[in-house]
Amino acid sequence: MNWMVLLIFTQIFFGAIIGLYFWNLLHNQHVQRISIDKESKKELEQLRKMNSLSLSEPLSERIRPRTMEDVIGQKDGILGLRAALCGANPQHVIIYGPPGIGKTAAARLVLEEAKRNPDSPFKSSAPFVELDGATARFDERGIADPLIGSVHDPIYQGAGALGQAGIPQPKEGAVTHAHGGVLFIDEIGELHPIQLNKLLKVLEDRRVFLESAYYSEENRQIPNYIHEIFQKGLPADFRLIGATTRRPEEIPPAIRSRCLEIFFNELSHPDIQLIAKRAADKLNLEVPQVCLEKIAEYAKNGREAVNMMQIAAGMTIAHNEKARRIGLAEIEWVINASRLVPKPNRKVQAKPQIGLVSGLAVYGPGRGVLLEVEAAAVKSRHGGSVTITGIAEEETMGSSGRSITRKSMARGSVENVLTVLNRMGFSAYKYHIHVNFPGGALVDGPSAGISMAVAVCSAILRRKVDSGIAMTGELGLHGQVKPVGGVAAKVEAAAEAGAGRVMIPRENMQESLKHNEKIEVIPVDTLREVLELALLPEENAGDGQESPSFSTALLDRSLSARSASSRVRKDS
Ligand SMILES: Nc1ncnc2c1ncn2[C@@H]1O[C@H](COP(=O)(O)OP(=O)(O)OP(=O)(O)O)[C@@H](O)[C@H]1O
Repeated sequence: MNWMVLLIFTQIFFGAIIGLYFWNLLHNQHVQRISIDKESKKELEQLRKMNSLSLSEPLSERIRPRTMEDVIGQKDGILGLRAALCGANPQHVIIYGPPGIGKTAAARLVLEEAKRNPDSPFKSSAPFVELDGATARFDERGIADPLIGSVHDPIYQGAGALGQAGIPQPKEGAVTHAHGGVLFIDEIGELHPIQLNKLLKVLEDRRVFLESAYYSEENRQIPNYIHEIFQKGLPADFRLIGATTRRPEEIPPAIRSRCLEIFFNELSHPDIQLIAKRAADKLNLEVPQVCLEKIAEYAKNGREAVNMMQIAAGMTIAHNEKARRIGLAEIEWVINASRLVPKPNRKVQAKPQIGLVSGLAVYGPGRGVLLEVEAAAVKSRHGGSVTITGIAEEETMGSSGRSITRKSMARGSVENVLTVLNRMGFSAYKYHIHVNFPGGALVDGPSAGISMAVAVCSAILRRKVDSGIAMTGELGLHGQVKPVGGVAAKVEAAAEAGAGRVMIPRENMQESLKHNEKIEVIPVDTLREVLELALLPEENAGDGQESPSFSTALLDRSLSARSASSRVRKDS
């Protein structure tokens, strides 16, 4: 009997303990729930409060281009974007150009424009997904990849019910979100090389395949949609628009070869003035032309012009709330307060000079610039020498992850030029020749060939160079002018620098250059033609170490010798 009582007592005791345990568990859960609800209510209230508060829209947003026509100074770039994306067969695109010149603005608008074409495969609901290549850094463990997508493996904390059941969960990335539309990757050149390679695979397959060590085809617990994703991939059929401030050669060739490459120009002074004027109009402020010119002198791009105008407007209103006109004093205050330096605005020389030539170069992603070449020549009884100054011999581009080093070939090009001049009878080897590139830019070398030759000839002959003519072209050992890159940008730069004529290699001549209204484009084949056009007649010569008659005779002799030999070659 006693043992029965003991058994019942033990059962009641353990029953009470288990009951207490579960009661405690439920109680804790209840308390936890209440505190989570309380916390959530507090945070939600805070979030609503924050959402209801907003400052005025930044001016840069207010004047953000709303249509393609609002994008200023990028006629060719816009044309290229439209051709690539607004037709029946849209293509991937990379837009090159310096910061703040409208690349993002144009990219954001082009899809809307494409949708208006009834033949376009983009539906009205086609998404535009934007990703910043500089912040979407590569995660080696693949836990989170905002670009390609990732798999949440069940080992990770918080993997939820599926995770607890040992099921890997695929998470879509930007490539899938952009399915059927456009994926815009700003600063695409900053993506990790592995990300770029993965992106290439997606462009190829138009699907994205995810992997997980936790996935098994045999696992019947895994839902069907996850089986389908692992076996057939996620859809990722989109058109890519990449924008970068890097040069084309810094972007992997594999991605470049799949994209149409479009170049946006640095904005000209009138373009920047127009952007600044629009900004002032948005603020309902008058702005005199002199202020716009000042802004254009300092602002390197559209964004800087808008920012300068915004600060100047703030200053104006701070001084006098009713003021409706921005003055030069405010613009100058912005320039001084922001420690801005004026942009180099290289112009051709006003007067012809001996040994000074307006060459042309390209820097950055396709921006042409005037490149002055200076030469001096002093005759020596004991044999000549060559000195080259002002060149950056080597330039490293890109970040430590992916950098390339370019070496200047200027030194070799000068040797080339001297060989040609010696062959033409200029006896360059008898002179101490000094070639200088003021400004210390990286001079590729070959494309400055004819500029260097003209500068050295001018220095030897003491004949002035026509200051209204700019030139670009590689010089062959036999005096032929060979084609070079970036000619359109160089012609543009020559016109901007105030040159009336520009000489380019005949092989670079294009139909569009023939009809350039701003500058006369002259195609040339030989150094002889170049010298005839660039060196001014004798009466303009300065006082020189060689007598004018000597120099004229020498040039004429060498030119006629060249033409005679070329005639012989042609005849034979
Ligand atoms: N060509 C332009 N036409 C009109 N507005 C421009 C132009 N370029 C820049 N802006 C102004 O500057 C702002 C920034 O331009 P945007 O973001 O398009 O430049 P971006 O070339 O993409 O620069 P980043 O490489 O730094 O992203 C725009 O919102 C606009 O107000």
